[in-house]
Amino acid sequence: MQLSTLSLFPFSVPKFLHIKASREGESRCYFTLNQGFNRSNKLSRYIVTRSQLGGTGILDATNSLSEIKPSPKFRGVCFYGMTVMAGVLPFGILIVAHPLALIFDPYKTKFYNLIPKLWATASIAPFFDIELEGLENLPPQNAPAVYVSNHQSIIDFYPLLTLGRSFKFIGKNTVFLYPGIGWAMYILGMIPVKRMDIRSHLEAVRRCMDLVRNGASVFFFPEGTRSKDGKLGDFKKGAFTVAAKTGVPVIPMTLIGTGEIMPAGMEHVVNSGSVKLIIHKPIKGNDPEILRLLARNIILDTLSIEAQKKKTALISSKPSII
Ligand SMILES: CCCCCCCCCCCCCCCC(=O)OC[C@@H](O)COP(=O)(O)O
Repeated sequence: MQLSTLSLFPFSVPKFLHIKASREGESRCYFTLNQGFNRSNKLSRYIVTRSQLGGTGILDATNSLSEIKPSPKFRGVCFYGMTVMAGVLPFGILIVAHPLALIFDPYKTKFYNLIPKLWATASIAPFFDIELEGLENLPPQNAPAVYVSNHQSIIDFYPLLTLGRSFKFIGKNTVFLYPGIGWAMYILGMIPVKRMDIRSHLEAVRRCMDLVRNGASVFFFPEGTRSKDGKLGDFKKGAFTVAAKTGVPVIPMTLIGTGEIMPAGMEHVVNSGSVKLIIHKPIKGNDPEILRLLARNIILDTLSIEAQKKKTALISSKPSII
């Protein structure tokens, strides 16, 4: 028997290592998740020959090396590498274009609207898919609106940026200090808010109203922080005050899946999975409290419907004995 292909597995253990490799009917080397490696001769613990595996007649035995799944931590490192690399050129363009945007389009900054979209798309494309639902509910590109969504992960803004809308995010003031991304947020005219500082909150609402009245759109995560357990938190009223006082619509959005890909507190991992972004019908009104409750209920209902769908899909995908 030839040792045709040697495999080294520094990250995760592929399924085909769970089987026995044998020669002339003799047990040589096998691995199980529960028992670890068992050796009965000199074969190295990290070496398995594919020619040996191919002849075992077990379904998994012919799995190709392409099925090796990198670990979430490794995917995390690749994700950050990708987003930094993809950001170099867009960041340069932003810096060059900034003075022109300030002169010709200081509020909407539509001038470099495409840049965040391209950057976000390139950053996430190798790692997860996005399913968009309700695109028809998006108001026209140049119609000002207040966008709100649930918040589960620091990667939430990537799917949102792929919509190619020039909304200004309202962000924690410390986020603006992050190299690259924070500076880009500052250049793009996004709005910092200092936690537990009522003056900063009022100033942010004032700035948002100014932007909206000048034709720009703003984006709030009205929970104000990421959900740690996937449950939707209470909504703060700032976003809805802006909409009620300026008369622009609120566009609620539900983000599903980001919390599983990069959970809050686990920013070093990128799990596999997919993201769904649902854009709901605009809601309008002059009572911020009603808008707040309505938007939260829409998102809450959607989260529970989607969770139920996922559960049903999981149950029906399980093999059953007839
Ligand atoms: C490099 C060129 C790229 C140009 C595009 C840059 C656009 C970046 C948009 C980023 C938007 C970020 C919005 C942040 C909102 C925010 O600040 O949410 C707070 C949470 O997360 C953290 O709160 P917590 O869960 O309490 O830690």
